[in-house]
Amino acid sequence: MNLSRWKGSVGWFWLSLMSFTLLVMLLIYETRWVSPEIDRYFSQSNNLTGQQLATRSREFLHEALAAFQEGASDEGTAAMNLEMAYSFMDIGVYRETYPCTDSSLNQLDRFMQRTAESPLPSSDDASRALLPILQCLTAIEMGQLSRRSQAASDFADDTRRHQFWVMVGSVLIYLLGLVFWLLHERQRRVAEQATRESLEWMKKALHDPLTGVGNRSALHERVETHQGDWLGMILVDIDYFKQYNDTLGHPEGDQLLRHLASLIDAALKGEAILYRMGGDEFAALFPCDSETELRSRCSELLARVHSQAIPHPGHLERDIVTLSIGGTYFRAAGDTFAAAYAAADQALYAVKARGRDGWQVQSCMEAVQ
Ligand SMILES: Nc1nc2c(ncn2[C@@H]2O[C@H](COP(=O)(O)OP(=O)(O)OP(=O)(O)O)[C@@H](O)[C@H]2O)c(=O)[nH]1
Repeated sequence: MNLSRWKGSVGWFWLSLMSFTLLVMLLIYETRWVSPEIDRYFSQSNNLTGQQLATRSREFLHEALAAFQEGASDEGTAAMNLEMAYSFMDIGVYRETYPCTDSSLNQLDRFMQRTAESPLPSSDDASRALLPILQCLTAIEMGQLSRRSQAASDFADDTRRHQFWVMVGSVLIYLLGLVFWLLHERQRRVAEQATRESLEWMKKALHDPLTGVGNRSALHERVETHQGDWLGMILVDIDYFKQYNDTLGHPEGDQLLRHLASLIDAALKGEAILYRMGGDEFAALFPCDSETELRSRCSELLARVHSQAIPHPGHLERDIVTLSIGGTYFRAAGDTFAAAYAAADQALYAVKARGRDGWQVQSCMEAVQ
C-alpha cells in the first residue's frame, strides 16, 4: 500500500470512528434526558404537586366552617381543623406564586385568635372570614392543576423532540455505516484490482507468451531463490529451425515450438522446470548433484524426441525434428550461474559442430578455463 492510500484509509478510519462516537453520545444523551423530566413530573416536593396540599387545606377549612355552621359544639376539633388548614396552606410556593396566599393566611390567623375568645364567632362571621380563604385555596388548586397539565404537555413535546433526535441519530448511523462500508468496499476492490494487475504484469514479465513456459528472467529468478542448492541445467536448441520455418511457414514453426515445449517438459518430468531463452533455444533447470543423473536426463530427452519422429522437411541431414543438447550441473552461489550457463552453451555448440542431433555435458570448471 503506498503512502497516500495508507493516509486515505487512516483518514476514513478516524472520520468514521469520530462520527460513530459522536452519534452514540448523542443517542445516550437523548435517551437519558427523558429521565429528569419524569422525575420532575412525579416529584412530591416541588410546586407541581402542591395542589394536593391546597386540597387538604381546603378540606380542613370546610370541616371547620361546617362546625361553625352547626353551632360549633366541638370547638377543639374546629380549632384543630383551622390549624391544619393553616399549616397545609403555609407553603413557600403558594406565597411566591399566588398573591392571595399571604392575605388569606393573615385572615386565617386572625380568625383563629378570634375563636380563642368568647363568645365564639357566629356561623355568618365564620362564613365571612373563611369563604375568601376557601376561594383563594380553590384558585391555588386550579392554578396548580393548570401548571401540572402544562408540565405534562411540555413533557410530551420534549419527549417527541428527543425521540426525533434519537431517530435522526439512528438514521445517520445507518447511513454513515452504509457510506463507510461502500468506501471500504471500493477501496478493497481497487486494491484487489491493483494486486491482480501487478500479478499479471509479473506473470507477463516472467513468461514466454508463445509457449507459456518461463523466460530468461524467470530462470535467473529461480536460480536466485535456490542459492546453495545443486542444480542441473540443460540447454536445448532445435536443429535447422530456420529451414523448418522456411519450408512450412512461421505459424507451423510457432506450433512446433509449443509442441516441443510440452514434449521436453514431459520428458524431463518431475522437478525440472522449462524456460524459453529466445528463438529456438530452451533451458531446463532441475535438482541434480551428479554427472550420471545429468547424462541420463540428456539422453532420455533426446530419445523421447526421436520417438516422436516429428517431420522436418527442411532438415539437411534427416527428415525428422532433432535437438542439440548441452548440459552441466553446478552449486547455485554468487555468480556460478554465469559459468554454468557458459559450460552448457559450450557443450551445446560442440554438439552443433559435431553435426547436431546429440547431447554433451561439460563441467563448470571446464567453462571457466
Ligand atoms: N516460428 C518462429 N520462429 C522463430 C521464433 N523466434 C525465432 N525464430 C526463428 O528461429 C530461427 C533460428 O535460426 P538459427 O538461429 O539460425 O538456428 P537454426 O536454423 O535452428 O540453425 P542451427 O541452430 O544452427 O541448427 C530463425 O530463423 C528465427 O527467425 C518464433 O517465435 N517463432
